[in-house]
Amino acid sequence: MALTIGIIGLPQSGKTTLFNALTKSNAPISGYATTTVQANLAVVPVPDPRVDALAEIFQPKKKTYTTVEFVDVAGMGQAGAAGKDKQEGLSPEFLGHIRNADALAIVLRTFANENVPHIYNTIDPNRDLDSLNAELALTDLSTVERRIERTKKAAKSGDKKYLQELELLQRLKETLEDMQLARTLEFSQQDQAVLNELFLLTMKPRMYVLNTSEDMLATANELLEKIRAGENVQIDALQGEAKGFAQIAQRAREEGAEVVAVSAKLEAELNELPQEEANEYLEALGLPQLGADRVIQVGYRLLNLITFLTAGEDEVRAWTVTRGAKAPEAAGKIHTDIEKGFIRAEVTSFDDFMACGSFAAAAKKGVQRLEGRDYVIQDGDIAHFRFNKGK
Ligand SMILES: Nc1ncnc2c1ncn2[C@@H]1O[C@H](COP(=O)(O)OP(=O)(O)OP(=O)(O)O)[C@@H](O)[C@H]1O
Ligand SMILES: [Mg+2]
Repeated sequence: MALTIGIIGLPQSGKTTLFNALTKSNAPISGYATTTVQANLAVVPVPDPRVDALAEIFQPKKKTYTTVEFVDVAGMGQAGAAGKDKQEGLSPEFLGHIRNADALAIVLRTFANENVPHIYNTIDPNRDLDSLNAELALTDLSTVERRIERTKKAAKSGDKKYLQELELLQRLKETLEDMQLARTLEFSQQDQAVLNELFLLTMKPRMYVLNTSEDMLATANELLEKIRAGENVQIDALQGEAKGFAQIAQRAREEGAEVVAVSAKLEAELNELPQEEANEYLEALGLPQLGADRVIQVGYRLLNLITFLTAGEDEVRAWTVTRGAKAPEAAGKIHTDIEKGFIRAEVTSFDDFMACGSFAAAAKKGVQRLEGRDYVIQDGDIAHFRFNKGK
């Protein structure tokens, strides 16, 4: 089962265009809010240069990447735009899709396009993010308030567990009332159990996707890189789209969130071209990699997953495990029999393998390790499992 990343944002910020760029599909878009009524869902492969490099060496019959699922939903801010009472938070259909997402990709429009109206009339991603956060916080607030009612009743018995829960809920309530994200708080392990039941939207790991004008993508990448590296950027001296990039990058840095720039329209269009032509076009724009691929890779990282690899002449394949998983659990991803009969794992890190060029050379050089049941799988491990078939 693939984990899911929910694509959210204001109406007409380019969510469906991004979805199409990510999934190389063709969901309908338009310049009218709101085009997306039914959610679009797709499972997409996670680009992984390690799989490509191993496939060059092994020339396998098959090459398999890990996957993530993206879900594209209607624009937020509808309640406000339709003149309804905004205090309610988000609609139930919308919530149904987004509550179950494991992480959020928040699309922020920076692109200029006079054919596409903006619900607030001007381009200002920083304001848009405040507005989205407020809507998410309000939705969480009503979840927390409902839970407080329930817990108060239960706490009457004097049970310590419920008193502690109430304390947590109060803390959440205050934070959300200030329009702050629940994820800015610190939680104990006990809190975690309650949080797991609440599915708060402002707890979800998040990335910001700046949807840029075509000719501003290179500028965006440069600025994001500088701010990520902690260089001093005079944000107030910047103008137009560039200012928006820097503001969001700065926020992301402070929050420990991820940020990626993509020109969704351009990339959705590039998908229509043959690979080679698309690559030439990217090169001409001075772009090393598709923004959509970065969105997928960063999204995968948000999910706290790591990748281990198996390599041979039949197949080179990337597999997903949660961070901290031990060798038998990883083996179980391949087949439950391999987990049941687990004996040992032969493990070579991707970098060591590439330095040696073959398993034989890796073994000779002593970088191929034999690991037991307690070994914690590392990202980029190339593993071969020995197991007892009879068990
Ligand atoms: N980077 C961009 N540059 C210029 N125009 C863009 C860009 N990205 C998207 N657009 C245009 O913006 C319009 C809205 O895009 P899209 O339908 O993807 O938005 P949406 O967020 O899914 O909207 P909705 O909330 O209505 O579902 C489309 O006309 C699309 O071509
Ligand atoms: Mg849409």
